[in-house]
Amino acid sequence: MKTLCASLRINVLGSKGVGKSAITVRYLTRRFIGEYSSGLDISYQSTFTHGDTPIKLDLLDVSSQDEYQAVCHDLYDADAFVVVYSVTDKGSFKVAQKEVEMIRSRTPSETPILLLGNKLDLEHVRTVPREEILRVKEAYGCAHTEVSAAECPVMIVNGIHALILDAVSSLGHSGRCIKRRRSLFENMSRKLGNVFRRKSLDEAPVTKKKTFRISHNANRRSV
Ligand SMILES: Nc1nc2c(ncn2[C@@H]2O[C@H](COP(=O)(O)OP(=O)(O)OP(=O)(O)O)[C@@H](O)[C@H]2O)c(=O)[nH]1
Repeated sequence: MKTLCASLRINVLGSKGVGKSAITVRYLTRRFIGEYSSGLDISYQSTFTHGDTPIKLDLLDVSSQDEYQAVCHDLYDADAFVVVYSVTDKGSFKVAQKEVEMIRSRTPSETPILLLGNKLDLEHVRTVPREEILRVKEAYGCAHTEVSAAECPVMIVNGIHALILDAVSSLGHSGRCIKRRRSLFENMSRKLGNVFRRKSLDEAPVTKKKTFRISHNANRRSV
């Protein structure tokens, strides 16, 4: 067995309710058939081989608007990004566009981005105009596809697989591929752990503590 020497981070971003979790879990269950683990219900790990090289995959599924963002400095620290919007929600596309802008301003220019429209089964109630999508796609150099996590997981697997190949190739070129990075789970656990410790000190006299929603069930949400 070869030593694990490369790691790839993919962050799945977008506003709440667009189907990020559905997409992430559909992708993992189809692609890795159960061979993945979930530390928090937003952080997933698995491995795959590319040529001869085993690659450790870290996937972070995090809403750009939720409470994790406050503790997650890694939002834009990834090798590739999936930015999700819903074809039925114009607001989610505006958020996606902002995310793409942020990624382009904070990461190397060759960082692969997949702009992913979800809920294509609801095409008949589409509100995001195709011309607008094309404009963003061309302006920021993203790959683009539209899928239905509910009805056609194969399209998700194909889209993310192409993104991963792109990411592996740009990692290879930039020579970062041999770096063993701390996994997202390790990072997130550490950061959430710090927050909990800080919170429990701050809130010691209060009986009812505010907690983050953490579950160990990767298939928590269904479509
Ligand atoms: N019609 C339809 N509904 C979908 C699809 N994908 C997800 N949904 C539904 O959209 C809702 C939100 O899905 P989630 O996967 O929880 O979305 P999310 O982006 O992870 O949301 P947050 O956890 O709030 O950030 C759920 O009710 C899903 O069942 C899809 O392809 N088609």
